[in-house]
Amino acid sequence: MSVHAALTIAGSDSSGGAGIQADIKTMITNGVYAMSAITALTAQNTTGVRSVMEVPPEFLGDQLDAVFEDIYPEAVKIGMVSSKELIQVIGEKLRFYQAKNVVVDPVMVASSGSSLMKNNGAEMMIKELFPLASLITPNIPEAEILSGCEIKNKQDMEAAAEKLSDLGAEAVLLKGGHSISDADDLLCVEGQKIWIRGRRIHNPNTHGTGCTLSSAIASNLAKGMEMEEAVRKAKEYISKALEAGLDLGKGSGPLDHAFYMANL
Ligand SMILES: Nc1ncnc2c1ncn2[C@@H]1O[C@H](COP(=O)(O)OP(=O)(O)O)[C@@H](O)[C@H]1O
Ligand SMILES: Cc1ncc(COP(=O)(O)OP(=O)(O)O)c(N)n1
Repeated sequence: MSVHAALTIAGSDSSGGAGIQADIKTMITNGVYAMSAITALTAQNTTGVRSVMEVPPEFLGDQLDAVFEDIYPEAVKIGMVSSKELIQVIGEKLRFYQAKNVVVDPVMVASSGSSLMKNNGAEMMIKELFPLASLITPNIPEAEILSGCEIKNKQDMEAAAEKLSDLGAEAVLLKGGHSISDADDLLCVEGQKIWIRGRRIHNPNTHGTGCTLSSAIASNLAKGMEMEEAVRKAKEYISKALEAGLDLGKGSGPLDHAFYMANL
């Protein structure tokens, strides 16, 4: 049996709903072997982020060397990277190891409102990581910052996605979770704009949706899917994990990655 491996480079979420923990759960349930390089520890739960402790950049570099020199990942997902120095190390290492299928989720602010990226991080991310990316997956507030466009409707999403397509990544997925209507995401790939439709699910527990979606896409790319199929399958996964209706914690709770077990 062939085993496909994927790597997540992201922050740890002590409550297990987002970050490294969400990524690993997603990769396992999507059938790939999961590895991690941790950029920061966060003390957070479903109500918010209390504090953040970044790892030293050299140590992030050591983690990446240890992974790439031994089990070469077929896809890499990048999530929370809070400082320019950490972004720089990731850029250097991914170029050195010629990483493939790189999915960059440009995490800036948690849904609870806490900042997860320091000043100028966005500029550095555009310069260092977007040119290495097979896909970037901003949500609407992140896309507004990165494109400079205000997004109020689907036409605005299309205009912003066009601008984001010029920032160096091979493809862009502008996520519609923060829109007021349906949860439709817009994929721009190979000069095409493809709407990935999604019914809005009335579940207030959406902690970690972005992490989960990007990890599911990375898993699908690791398994050899083309970009559109990888995104469509990941969208199905996130919809099922939301529909399962897990309700944990006092705030916006985590998704149910064990939904498929209900039918076993
Ligand atoms: N209430 C919802 N119903 C259905 N899909 C949702 C809902 N909220 C988010 N999503 C989906 O989850 C994924 C992550 O989107 P989003 O919440 O915008 O990202 P982030 O977590 O980075 O803010 C997208 O595919 C989005 O359409
Ligand atoms: C450690 C860590 N990384 C990322 C996030 C943000 O997660 P995201 O999937 O974008 O979802 P929300 O929690 O913002 O809905 C995080 N909170 N912590």
